[in-house]
Amino acid sequence: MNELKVMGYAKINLLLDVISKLDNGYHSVEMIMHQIDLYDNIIIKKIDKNDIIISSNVSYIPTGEKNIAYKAAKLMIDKYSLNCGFEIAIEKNIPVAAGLAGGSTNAAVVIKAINKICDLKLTINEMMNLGVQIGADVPFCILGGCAVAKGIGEELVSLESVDNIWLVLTKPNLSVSTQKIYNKLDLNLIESHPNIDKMLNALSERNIYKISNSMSNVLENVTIELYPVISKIKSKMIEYGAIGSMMTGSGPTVFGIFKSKEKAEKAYTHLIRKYRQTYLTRTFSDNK
Ligand SMILES: C[C@@](CO)(OP(=O)(O)O)[C@H](O)COP(=O)(O)OP(=O)(O)OC[C@H]1O[C@@H](n2ccc(N)nc2=O)[C@H](O)[C@@H]1O
Ligand SMILES: Nc1ncnc2c1ncn2[C@@H]1O[C@H](COP(=O)(O)OP(=O)(O)O)[C@@H](O)[C@H]1O
Repeated sequence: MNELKVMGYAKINLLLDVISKLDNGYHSVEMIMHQIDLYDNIIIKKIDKNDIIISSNVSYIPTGEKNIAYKAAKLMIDKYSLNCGFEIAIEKNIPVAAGLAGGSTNAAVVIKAINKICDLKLTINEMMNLGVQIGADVPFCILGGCAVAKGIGEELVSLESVDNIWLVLTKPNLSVSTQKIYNKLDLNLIESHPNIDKMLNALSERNIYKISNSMSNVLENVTIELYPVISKIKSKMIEYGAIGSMMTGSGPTVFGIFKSKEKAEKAYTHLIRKYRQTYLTRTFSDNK
């Protein structure tokens, strides 16, 4: 096998708490993340030449060594002294710099695909340990499904996923730097920390009302202060029928949770008129 076609799925954060600032500039966090059915298509081909060639259907992501998929392939080649190279074609559907782990999920599938193509026989845990060297969200993207994440995001415990919750996602036309948002967060100004047990309970009951009620993201106010439009989109989600709505990750994408596909479709129809980057999707797991 020299070539693999794979799908790299995005995530949302159902809960995001920041506990402390670490000496290396990162923060220790507590998060609950869930994969969603929004994905990039990636083709990875082994080539004889010791080179990494990235191509994409969009012009707004880097194609050279700054591409996170490039970094993943380079890490695998160096670590396992692979005597080959890779051509990686990325068809982007996940909005970029959106809080959806669009880059991280590309890195995750590259690590998993190279493991298969080169028959490295790495375990999921071994691949997650490699993934964190590229980005804090890469281990979750390797694991998939639904999980509690601690540490900088790499200490993961899988949860029973709650698939098929209907979602509408809206990304306002602006990009957010994750680093900037974490740096702007003042830990002393966090009014109330998310209740993780409440969310774990809601997920175990698979109760979308309780899940919606337990959603909380301490980065939300930081990003909203810079971009108030996020607050407006949250209100619109509720106005158009969402049970609950929140910003994912460092933003700026807002998701709404809906009782049915029909209700989600209705909200989607309204939101897409004003916000071009609006998506109808649902929670999903690629690890079943
Ligand atoms: C906020 C979250 C929530 O899932 O997601 P996104 O909004 O990026 O999707 C993550 O914590 C983002 O993970 P990821 O985007 O992989 O982060 P990285 O590339 O490793 O780091 C980018 C920058 O974010 C900051 N960072 C990231 C993770 C973390 N636990 N603490 C941090 O302080 C650091 O300043 C780092 O330089
Ligand atoms: N393969 C890739 N896909 C998406 N973004 C990438 C990729 N490689 C590098 N990037 C860069 O990474 C940055 C963060 O993108 P992304 O991972 O989509 O953010 P987020 O984790 O907030 O959703 C962007 O500035 C983008 O240009």
